[in-house]
Amino acid sequence: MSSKNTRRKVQTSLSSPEIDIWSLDTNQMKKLMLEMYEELELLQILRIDSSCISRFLDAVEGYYHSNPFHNFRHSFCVTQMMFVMIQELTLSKYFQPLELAALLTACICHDLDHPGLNNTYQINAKTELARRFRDKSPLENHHAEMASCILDDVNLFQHLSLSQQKEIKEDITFLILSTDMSRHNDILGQFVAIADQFDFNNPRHRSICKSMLIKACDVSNECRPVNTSEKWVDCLLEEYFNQSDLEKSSGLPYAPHMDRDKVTKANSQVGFISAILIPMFQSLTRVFPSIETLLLKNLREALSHYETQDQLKGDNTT
Ligand SMILES: Nc1nc2c(ncn2[C@@H]2O[C@H](COP(=O)(O)O)[C@@H](O)[C@H]2O)c(=O)[nH]1
Ligand SMILES: [Zn+2]
Repeated sequence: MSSKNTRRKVQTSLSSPEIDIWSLDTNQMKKLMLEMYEELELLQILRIDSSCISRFLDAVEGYYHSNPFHNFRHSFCVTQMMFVMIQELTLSKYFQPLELAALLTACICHDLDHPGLNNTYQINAKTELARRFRDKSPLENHHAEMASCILDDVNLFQHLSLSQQKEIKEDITFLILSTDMSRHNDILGQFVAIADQFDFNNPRHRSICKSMLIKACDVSNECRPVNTSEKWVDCLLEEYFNQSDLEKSSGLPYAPHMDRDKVTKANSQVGFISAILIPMFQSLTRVFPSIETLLLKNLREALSHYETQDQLKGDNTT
């Protein structure tokens, strides 16, 4: 296929969960991130110049480590899924351009400078990050702080009024902090409590909804076709196993779901999809019914794929 055709194919799939995210190199991912802001007319509306946003994307990319999972491609996937949601759920009908820009920018920045070792490690190993943030979401606080520094450095929102700059920066910090999975039950519970009488005119409802949206995008790999998502599980388990190996050799506690002697791809995904993903995406369908066909369909297929694998494994060992 000619490069022109490939490009057209990528463009048409930018708002689809079916996009082939593994075929993209770093420069293509940055270009597509820029296109998302352009498509939503955010550069024009918020008067962001393209050289400024390119400097922002270069800086962000430079701060992502080459971890197996928490790397720049993960940032791209989370951001692209947010773009899918914005387009397919017509979120611009409900949210202001400033809020859409905060959602996209928070996704891009949400795991900045991630060291590949999670909050539990940071706290148990008494790292500098854990000390600095007194064991409260050390990683997410750090990602948010990094985002704020980069945004100030490149002055991305320089043409907004001071109060708008304050508002968008606070929104980005709030959204990044929402991605701490230790807050999952709390945030999901708040959303479930309001879902059936959801009111877009209520600022609290809007905030909870935005937290849910970024959380959903952050863990949305299994909403993509299985042949795309399966590779992410290998990446995640590689990062988990590296961490638990380090914890074992350092005499620190380690979680069973990260232990190479206990975890398989299938049992990890059956648990995560059924306990976390399906309830979360199902709750979102109460406000956005089209999530059922857009994302839940792939999730259910992934669940049945991993249940079959898990079953076969069980049969082979008995
Ligand atoms: N077992 C699985 N765990 C997953 C998967 N996708 C995400 N996750 C976990 O959630 C957090 C998300 O937060 P992040 O901001 O750190 O990216 C991640 O660290 C994993 O622990 C999955 O498909 N399976
Ligand atoms: Zn993430």
